[in-house]
Amino acid sequence: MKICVLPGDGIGPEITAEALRVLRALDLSFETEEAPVGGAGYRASGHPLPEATLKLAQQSDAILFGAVGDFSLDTLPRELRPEQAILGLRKAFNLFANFRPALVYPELVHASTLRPEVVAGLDILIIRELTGDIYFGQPRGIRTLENGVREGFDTMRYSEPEIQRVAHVAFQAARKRNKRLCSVDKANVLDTMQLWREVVIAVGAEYPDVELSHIYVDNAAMQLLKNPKQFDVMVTGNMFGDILSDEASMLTGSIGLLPSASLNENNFGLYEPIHGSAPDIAGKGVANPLATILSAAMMLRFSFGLNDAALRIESAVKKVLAQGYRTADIAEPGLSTVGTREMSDAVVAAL
Ligand SMILES: NC(=O)c1ccc[n+]([C@@H]2O[C@H](COP(=O)([O-])OP(=O)(O)OC[C@H]3O[C@@H](n4cnc5c(N)ncnc54)[C@H](O)[C@@H]3O)[C@@H](O)[C@H]2O)c1
Ligand SMILES: CC(C)[C@H](C(=O)O)[C@@H](O)C(=O)O
Ligand SMILES: [Mg+2]
Repeated sequence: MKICVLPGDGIGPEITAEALRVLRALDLSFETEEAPVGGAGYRASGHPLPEATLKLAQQSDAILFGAVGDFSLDTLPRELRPEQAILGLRKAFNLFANFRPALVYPELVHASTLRPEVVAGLDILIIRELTGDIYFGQPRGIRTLENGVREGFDTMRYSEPEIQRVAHVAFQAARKRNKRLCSVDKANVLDTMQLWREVVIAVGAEYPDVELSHIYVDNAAMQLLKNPKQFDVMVTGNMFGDILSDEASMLTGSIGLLPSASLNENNFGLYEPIHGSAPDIAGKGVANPLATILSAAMMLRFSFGLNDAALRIESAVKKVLAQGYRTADIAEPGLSTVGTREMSDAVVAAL
């Protein structure tokens, strides 16, 4: 097993180092190699996704990714900004299926901003399409019109096969869970989303055992706060999935808890927390490492078929939460907190 480790920027290096420590505590045999990406890639070799980094990823069996983003590089042209690294990797490996599970741990019910009875026992899975939509649609740009007015424009687009393949992934995931799938779109306004709904319904004919429902994204955002337990598996496009998964993270208590897996048709995967480089807390040793540790567990499960090892990590995380370890983002007011390192130490000890 060769794991390509891409720490990135901000808290990225802090949290990937801890996830690696947890992986090493499992006594598995794997090889890791690290490379710069994002702002670190730009500083090292003038590009957010340096050629050598991409090559290393191509020669590996899976990618463990921290986060990219560096506000001091925001004035660079888009192609050179740190975020292009993660977008470039998703595109280069065709990682169209993004799994973003959101679980409410019993011990963290009170860390949620919602009432305990609204979130207790919540277990939802957002499947976000990751290589299409307004993120990649052409044409795009900033242009000056004849009257001298500048305008920015992006194109939302999805082809039928792109919708079909993510719909299949979502129906299959729903089949393994509670056989309920909710497709989130904006079919009332956008042609792209009208096609989305039509195609999801057509694919659904192959999964008569899965109950399919549809919801507009604005209502979905509201329902996630009103009654999130009505959902089980949700499938949606790239942009809506980005926003709804950040929202869903707060049902669980913190964005520092949510892992993700981004997979292609051959089950090659990139694993990363859903959060970003968190420049406001970078270098302070206070970031919650659990999202990255849980992403490593997803890597063991999806890329290496090591379900037992993945479960061991997930149980260790549950145990440390039950033992009362809290980073600042999930702490209740007035109670003591631990830093990034101590939280990971506790996970390693629990293992
Ligand atoms: N996949 C990625 O690499 C990725 C994802 C999202 C954002 N970004 C980038 O990250 C940079 C910062 O973006 P942002 O501030 O909008 O979002 P962010 O997710 O980095 O941070 C949002 C808030 O959540 C907090 N937070 C995030 N992760 C945390 C953790 N593990 N523990 C505790 N608190 C945590 C941060 O301190 C901040 O207050 C930007 O450059 C953005 O483009 C990258
Ligand atoms: C950094 C950015 C490109 C990325 C996205 O929008 O997909 C991030 O927000 C995420 O959720 O992984
Ligand atoms: Mg996001």
